[in-house]
Amino acid sequence: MAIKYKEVILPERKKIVLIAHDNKKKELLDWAVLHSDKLADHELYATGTTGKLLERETGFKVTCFESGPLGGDMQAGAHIAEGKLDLVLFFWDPLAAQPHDPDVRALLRVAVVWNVPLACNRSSADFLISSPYFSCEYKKQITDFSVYKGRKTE
Ligand SMILES: O=C(CO)COP(=O)(O)O
Repeated sequence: MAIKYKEVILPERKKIVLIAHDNKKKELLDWAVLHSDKLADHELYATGTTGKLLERETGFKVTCFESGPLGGDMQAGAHIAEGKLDLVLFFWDPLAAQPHDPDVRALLRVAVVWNVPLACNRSSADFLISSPYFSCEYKKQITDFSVYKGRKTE
């Protein structure tokens, strides 16, 4: 069966979530400070500790979810499923086991399901922030799940 798509508009002013594991926090904070002029045009969200540090370092108002291990990744994932986040910057640590690894994977997975722009390291974040779409409206295609939702289960 052919996959159908539908269009979703990402607005100029985007809802961006920033998340970093402990060993990656400095990298994300340095990046955010470097790009604060561009980030200032958007609405920022973060997991608890990342958000507190971001507010301190940049002076931006950040809407904070719970800390990641306490459910913050799941809150971010739920926001994505509800179409309430437009872009994810998640510097996860490939060299440290996380107690909440299932939550981390669920967040990364749901971002892919909804075709959300997702950067997991600094160079990808550089590519995203230097894209013209970062500060303009962007029409993204998402899979039209109406067929999936309408499937017969018996
Ligand atoms: O653990 C995290 C993401 O998986 C980040 O959580 P904090 O920002 O609360 O440290």
